Amino acid sequence: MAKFECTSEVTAFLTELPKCEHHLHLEGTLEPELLFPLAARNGVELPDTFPKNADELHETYNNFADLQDFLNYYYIGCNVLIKEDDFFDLAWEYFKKVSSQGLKHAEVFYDPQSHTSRGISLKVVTRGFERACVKAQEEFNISTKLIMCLLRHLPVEECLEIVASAKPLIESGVINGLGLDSAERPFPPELFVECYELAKSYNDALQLTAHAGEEGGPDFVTNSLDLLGATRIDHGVRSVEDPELIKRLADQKIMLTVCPLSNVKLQVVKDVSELPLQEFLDNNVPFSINSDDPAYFGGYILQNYLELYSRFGWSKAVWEKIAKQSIEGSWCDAKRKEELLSEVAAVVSKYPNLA
Ligand SMILES: Nc1ncnc2[nH]cnc12
Ligand SMILES: [Zn+2]
Repeated sequence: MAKFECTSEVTAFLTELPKCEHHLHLEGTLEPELLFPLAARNGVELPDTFPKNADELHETYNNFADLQDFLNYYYIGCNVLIKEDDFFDLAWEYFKKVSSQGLKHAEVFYDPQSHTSRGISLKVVTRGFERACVKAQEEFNISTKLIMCLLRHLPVEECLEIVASAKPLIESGVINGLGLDSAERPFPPELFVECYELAKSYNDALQLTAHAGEEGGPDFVTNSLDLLGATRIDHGVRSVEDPELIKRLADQKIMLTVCPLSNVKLQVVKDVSELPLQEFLDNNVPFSINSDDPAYFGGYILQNYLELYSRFGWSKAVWEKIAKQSIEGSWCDAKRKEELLSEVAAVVSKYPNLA
């Protein structure tokens, strides 16, 4: 259903356009080609019904019925990650891939409870991911922030425990943000108020976000803002159902971290063209474009940009606006934002003939 052709000039422009990714689950970058070798390396037995090789697994990933169907595979995938080097290797593979896609700044999620529940320490997981982040800065000049997410399908007491055990990592600024993910609908944001308050009490600079408005309605978005103190929202596409909320997001510059390919693969929309992104642009609701779980959804960040171009055919000026708002909505400091904004200006002026 592509309406607009991604010419070589458009592709070059969108590749070079400086990008910030704010909605990327590191565990969601586990490609089948790494999953099977890690399972073998660590002696992890996969369920009998699990696909037997990378090709079969890719095929399975083409047919998710919904978020829960995907999550069932995602959590099985997590089981092959055991050692600090596994976490490092996983994240490093991601940074290597996106370093050639114009990615400049990444605020990445991870799910500590999907590992600590298997006896792997929070320190091992975090250290592996942190090492990859440091290397991404050194080798690719990609700046990063680490965001730990709470699994909302687990009991709140367990979520409080993982927050408490993360205290030193939050205090020291190794963990920069707190998020909330997993099955959305039966687990509304109000259940997690105490978790967010506790985490924030460890470090006032901790940034807060939450998945909302992917499966859940606009009230999930509103309650994440009002009750959890989130300053941005992951997904949030169903905000469009509430005109007052749309006005609030625009007035308060609350960014939505949208994930086009994910929304198609998890049947939130049938096609990328159904996403309310033009409404967001017209109403000045800031959003960034992200890949969510790219190994599962068939594309990394650039593919998401190209997919949107092919459906919406936005002009260079619109892409400039999107690039700028995704920098403004980032949690990096003012100096880094200035650097990134001037990189955007340089790329925009490099393509004078692009409409
Ligand atoms: N898209 C998504 N929604 C909720 N939880 C997730 N965990 C990993 N990806 C997720
Ligand atoms: Zn997500």
